[in-house]
Amino acid sequence: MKNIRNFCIIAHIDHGKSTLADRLLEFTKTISDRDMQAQVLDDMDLEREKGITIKSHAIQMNYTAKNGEKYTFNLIDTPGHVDFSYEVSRALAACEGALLLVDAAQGIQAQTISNLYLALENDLEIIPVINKIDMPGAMIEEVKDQIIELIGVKDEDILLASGKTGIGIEEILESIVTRIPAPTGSLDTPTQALIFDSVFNSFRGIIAYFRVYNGSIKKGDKIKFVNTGEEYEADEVGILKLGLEPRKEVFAGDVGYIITGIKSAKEVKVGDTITLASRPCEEGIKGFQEVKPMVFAGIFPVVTEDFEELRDCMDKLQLNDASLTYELETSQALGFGFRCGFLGMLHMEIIQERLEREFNQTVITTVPNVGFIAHTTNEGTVIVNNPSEMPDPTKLERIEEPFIRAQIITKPEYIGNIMTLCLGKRGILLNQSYLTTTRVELMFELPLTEIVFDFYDKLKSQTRGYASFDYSPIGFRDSDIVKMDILLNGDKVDALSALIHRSRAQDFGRKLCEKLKDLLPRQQFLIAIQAAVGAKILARENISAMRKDVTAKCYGGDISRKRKLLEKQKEGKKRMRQIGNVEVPQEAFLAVLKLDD
Ligand SMILES: Nc1nc2c(ncn2[C@@H]2O[C@H](COP(=O)(O)OP(=O)(O)OP(=O)(O)O)[C@@H](O)[C@H]2O)c(=O)[nH]1
Repeated sequence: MKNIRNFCIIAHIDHGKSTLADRLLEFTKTISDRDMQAQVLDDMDLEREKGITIKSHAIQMNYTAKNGEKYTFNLIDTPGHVDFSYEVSRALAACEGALLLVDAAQGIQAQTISNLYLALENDLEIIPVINKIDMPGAMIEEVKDQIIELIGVKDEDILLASGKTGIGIEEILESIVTRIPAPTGSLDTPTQALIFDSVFNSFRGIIAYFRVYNGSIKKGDKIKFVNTGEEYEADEVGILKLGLEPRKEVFAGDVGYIITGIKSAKEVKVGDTITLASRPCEEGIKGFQEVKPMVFAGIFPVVTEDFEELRDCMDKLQLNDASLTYELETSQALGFGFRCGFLGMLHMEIIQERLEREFNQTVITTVPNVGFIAHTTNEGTVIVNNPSEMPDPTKLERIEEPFIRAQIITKPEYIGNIMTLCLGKRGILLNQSYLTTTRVELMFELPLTEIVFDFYDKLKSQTRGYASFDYSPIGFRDSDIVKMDILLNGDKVDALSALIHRSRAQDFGRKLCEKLKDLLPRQQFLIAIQAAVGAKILARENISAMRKDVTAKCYGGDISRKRKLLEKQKEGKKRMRQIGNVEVPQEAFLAVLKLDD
């Protein structure tokens, strides 16, 4: 155990984590040049395209240090986005140390700090590394000052590196040996292994990744999950190299995997503890949480007949993504579909894309909302994850909405814009502090629902991209939330309803009607778009009637152009839904996300 080092790399998004990880793998010859594929650790297509690490993975390296001893390193990769911060925290709990990577040109950003806090909570030894020092814009001294101020390390403890050119890689490996402690734990104590991630394999079922704290797990052992209480047999255990490497037994200090024949990700909870059924540990490793969805939206097939197929795909998708929840939803406008719960907006986007790419589904996603808690006079407490579940206002005692603590790091010149943005979103400023003369940290309390709608885009445009943002939930508070309905020619379109704070309803309704006016195609009759809370109409727009003939512009001449146009129109139809007699395109369902100020 004394020659094992378990560590992870924490960084703000795009600060070069995957590139640096590749260099470490290359240097330790964990992968041959021939196998060297850019960013081995990001093995999902989507991850590569979106350029972000979604799921954490682990890989073992062997390193012979300058002191002549051989070491086993387990590098645990962590996701970089706030939606997945619980997974980050569990991955960190499996380590003794962390490389804190900071981009030399960008300096410390919001996730640098939030990940650092998570690492400190888990008592990790932090090795600060300034990365990308090859960049022309590298501000090494300034970033050093930021780091010293943030964690109180000495100048000489900060390493300089470039994942691109390979500078500093050996020094990092040596520091892992000398600065990160070896795992503690004992072989004689009852087995405790922390599950920090799981993946779904269509042949083998769920593969759970764990870190053994005490005891050991052998192939064939009867194991037990402490928090769910379920028992299974260990069909296979092993360690993680470039692929899975089976072993007869894995021991305290090791990072490994287990296959038990479980077919659904739901049964294996990240954060749970594995022990032996024959000699169970007294309690699980602390920090276990049930992950709760934060954002809800409906997903409907574009063609109603495709519902059963969509159900099949949702089932399959959930097998490998336990954080996705869904239940049946019926909408008057869209028919049968699913009310889905996501960890955040990015997670929602990922699920929608996976449905389309991996499962070949064309779906309509409806207005996302957060979950509210309603206290009623007749039904007690009701969870409202869907505008249709909003109790009748006459039965509503009070309603609570979720709040977050937001941390924004920016340049001083953008403080004004950010204040205007956050206060306009019902935010409360908690604190403002200068990290350095050119970098300021703002803390706000904000309603989560205001973040769901277009907050990131606004923040980006208000700061020209010079702001980083992170948040954590802080619980529910009383609030005046109302349901706003959209009517098309007098008919309520349930799939366009939104839950919103009363003070914002008027303005929101007006903008939404304007936006819908742009998005709905003209038809051969007048379309009235109205926004209403209860019986009260807040806004109205009209789309005047038009005879629609897309080929009219072609002057009867060019036939191929005409065909192209018709085909284009057909394409456009793909994501349209007929509601009453009005055609509504997909963009209209998500119009609330793109309202201008
Ligand atoms: N010049 C320079 N560019 C680098 C270096 N390391 C990474 N990059 C570039 O920075 C970008 C982000 O690098 P990644 O390694 O994907 O960043 P990451 O931190 O893994 O990103 P996430 O997984 O999304 O958190 C890529 O375009 C890299 O080519 C470096 O040392 N020098």
